[in-house]
Amino acid sequence: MTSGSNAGGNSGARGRRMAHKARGNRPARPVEASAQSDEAADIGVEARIAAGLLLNGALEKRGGLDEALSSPVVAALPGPDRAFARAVAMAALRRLGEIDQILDRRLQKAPPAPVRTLLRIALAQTLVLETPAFAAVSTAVKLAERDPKTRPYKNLVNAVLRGIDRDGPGMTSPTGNLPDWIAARWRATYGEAALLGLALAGRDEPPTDLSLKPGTEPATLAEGVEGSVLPGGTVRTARRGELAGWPDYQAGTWWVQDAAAAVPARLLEVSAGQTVLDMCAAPGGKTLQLAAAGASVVALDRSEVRLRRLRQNFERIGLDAEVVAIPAEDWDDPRTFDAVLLDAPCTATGTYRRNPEVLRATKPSEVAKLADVQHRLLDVAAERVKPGGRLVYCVCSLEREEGETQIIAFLRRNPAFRTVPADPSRVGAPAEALTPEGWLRILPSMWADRGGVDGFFAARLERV
Ligand SMILES: C[S@@+](CC[C@H](N)C(=O)[O-])C[C@H]1O[C@@H](n2cnc3c(N)ncnc32)[C@H](O)[C@@H]1O
Repeated sequence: MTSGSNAGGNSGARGRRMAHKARGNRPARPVEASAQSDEAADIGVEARIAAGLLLNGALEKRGGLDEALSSPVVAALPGPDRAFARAVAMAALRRLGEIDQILDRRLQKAPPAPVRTLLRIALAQTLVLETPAFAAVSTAVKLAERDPKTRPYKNLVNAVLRGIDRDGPGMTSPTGNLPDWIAARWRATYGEAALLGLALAGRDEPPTDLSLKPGTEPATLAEGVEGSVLPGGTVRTARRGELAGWPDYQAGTWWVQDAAAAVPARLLEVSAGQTVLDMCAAPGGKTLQLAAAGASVVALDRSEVRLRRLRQNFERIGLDAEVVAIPAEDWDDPRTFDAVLLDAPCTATGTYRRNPEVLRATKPSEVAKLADVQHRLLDVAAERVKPGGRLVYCVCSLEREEGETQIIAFLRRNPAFRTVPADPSRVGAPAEALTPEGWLRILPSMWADRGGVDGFFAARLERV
């Protein structure tokens, strides 16, 4: 399907603005001749090199972005330059398909990979981050000059980028931003129209969502961060930058958690004094919700490193939980619980708004591999539920094998359990997320007018 790169919601308006700018609202200027452009370019050359490293790291493998972030070239940059490099790489990842469509129309044959990287980085700046074209082009040409592999292509880089600036980017298809195998899967699962919505949901950096400790007034915090209150009480803001400088950060009255990620713990409906097992707890966003509701929480996770973040979060927020670093299946403890939350390890394909690298990092074979792990953990979770107790299973994946299919198979294996249908309005989920079975299938394209949500599947079960 082909549609304007400008289609859809806020991102569309922004895209239109950028495309218009790129077409040259202002008089054409000799790109390399301006003193101003030279200065801008000098400041940013190292940051742009870092952006290329981050982009390629993310495209290479799972964890590649983190590896590149801690590489000497990136780590040595001053904080603002590192943040800029990251923002450029993220913008390029979010719109990679569209950027390549624009480039491929200009290129008679595929350029060497380092040249394509330069071009991708430059377009991410001009088309997404609104960097003036003269600065982005000038830096790209300087970068091309620095490396013997790209030097022969210096004039090509200049001509391609100036041509796009002069003529505009042209029409692009946002679904091209999704890897082919993901697009094919989501088309088969959710349909063609939904696929476009899913692609549009990933084009721009999402807002930041905050979950609140009970006793904190959402409207007051929303005013402090110039945000709004979503159904369910999550505060949403377009604010960026160091969280430590945000209102009441030190007071520990809120933590960052996507609005959809806050739904599963609400679905568990725990009350003060109840015992709860959070089986895959780190870094602890949902554990905080459960503890904040007054429950007595045991938090398990196999990763000690991730649990360190959970402990830091609990300290800042001033809450308490029993924390055990162990694979849940090895936990040799006789206790059963009023409620169990299984936020299972998954492909995380629903989180591509915030982590665009996830779609590139996930390989098709991982879906089946993780489905096996989820199957096993669900059976372990079931054994921990008291008679009459509740079990919420959730994953931030859009793959049916990790969501609906797991619960269908689990209910067949465990006749002692049944679904307790969710009420989206009680748990702050979009109404259209409710499935005929009473589960929640939250898609990133939902609440598009509010800035979208992460993709989640959640089901509430009860041991009868
Ligand atoms: C989706 S994340 C959990 C996110 C967390 N619930 C939150 O809201 O912040 C999945 C977690 O499962 C953990 N994990 C994976 N296999 C596990 C196992 N067998 N037992 C316990 N934890 C496991 C991972 O270390 C990871 O932290």
